[in-house]
Amino acid sequence: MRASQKDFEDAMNQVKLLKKDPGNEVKLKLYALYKQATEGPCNVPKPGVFDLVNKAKWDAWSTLGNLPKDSARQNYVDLVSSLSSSPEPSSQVEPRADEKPAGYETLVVTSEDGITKIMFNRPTKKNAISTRMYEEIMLALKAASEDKSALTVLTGIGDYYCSGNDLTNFTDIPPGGVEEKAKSSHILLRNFVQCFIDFPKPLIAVVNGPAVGISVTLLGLFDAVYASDRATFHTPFSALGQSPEGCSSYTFPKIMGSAKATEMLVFGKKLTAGEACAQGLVTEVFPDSTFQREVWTRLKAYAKLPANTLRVSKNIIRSREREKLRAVNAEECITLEERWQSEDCMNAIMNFLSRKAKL
Ligand SMILES: CCCCC/C=C/C(=O)SCCNC(=O)CCNC(=O)[C@H](O)C(C)(C)COP(=O)(O)OP(=O)(O)OC[C@H]1O[C@@H](n2cnc3c(N)ncnc32)[C@H](O)[C@@H]1OP(=O)(O)O
Repeated sequence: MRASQKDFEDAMNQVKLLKKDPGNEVKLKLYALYKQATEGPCNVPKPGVFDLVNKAKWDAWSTLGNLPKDSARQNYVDLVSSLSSSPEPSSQVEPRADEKPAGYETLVVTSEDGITKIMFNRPTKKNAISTRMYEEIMLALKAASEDKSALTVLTGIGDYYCSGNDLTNFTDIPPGGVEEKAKSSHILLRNFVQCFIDFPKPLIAVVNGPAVGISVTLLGLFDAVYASDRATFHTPFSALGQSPEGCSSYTFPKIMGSAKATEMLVFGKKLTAGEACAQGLVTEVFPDSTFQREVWTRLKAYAKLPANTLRVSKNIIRSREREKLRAVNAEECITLEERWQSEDCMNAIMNFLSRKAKL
């Protein structure tokens, strides 16, 4: 039986009572179905490329094409009902007794076999790191640092490991203008990188596909990096009018020597997984066909080692460098705050957005 007008109105009221924010993608879907059910197909003019919120709403509504009003109403009611019956709509994994309920919008976090796995979960955006995702990664790392697991792993859902900073973060300009945005981004970045510098247990990257920007630079702060042979490593900072972060201005020359670090960080040379391994950034490369099986078998074995001892040994290695890394992080963020206000950077962001909008 088709949903009635009353079912539709009840569902609209239920949305207001949801205990958890269902996340932007679901909210856009709800918006689109509501508009389709009440007004029919989208025939209003497309908002401008920099009017990001209204453009996203318009895109979501238009993708419904000629879906009949009563089907849209039914889909809306079904979607709301699935949200109301699911206590953790954004988490794909049942939390175990020793986990705090996560409720992340941009991550999936699991904890089993002594391993806390933090998975980037924006596959349609190649796991680009939105402002919310920076915040959630910091929260997830804090929780992982306090839980009982021996190891913490970061990996990506979908075909990418991570495409770096979400370049649309720069379009959300506050009333204080670009200067205020650059200042707040400086603070966000410094705090974010600090979480990696200070993380107290072995931190492993399972690089399942291409990695870009900050997701590459941070690898210098991990304790081991396992990569699929499909992965690539790219830091196109100069093309973006930006400068190295994630302590890479210090860790990369130390890991691979200054000439190789310059090729990556200054000239933006993209490395294959094999090249990144030869240069010491990656611990080991596996064929993509056996990557997941081989890596998780190995990590499960490592996670059986005594967790406290792993912490102690990691700490003694990191303690030699911690103060230096903090100072490098602070300096890189000061330089970036200035870069973000430069013409080179603004032009690069505009170019990305224009390409995205196919202008
Ligand atoms: C506040 C702290 C700042 C920290 C400083 C950090 C700096 C960095 O990380 S610099 C590196 C920034 N990243 C990039 O420059 C990558 C930009 N993206 C790309 O070049 C490409 O999207 C790609 C090579 C990653 C993938 O290309 P392709 O396979 O052709 O896929 P699409 O381009 O169609 O991507 C699908 C979808 O995802 C969106 N997207 C991908 N990456 C980003 C990103 N970094 N920021 C924002 N959006 C991204 C892309 O725009 C597509 O979106 P739709 O058009 O809406 O489908």
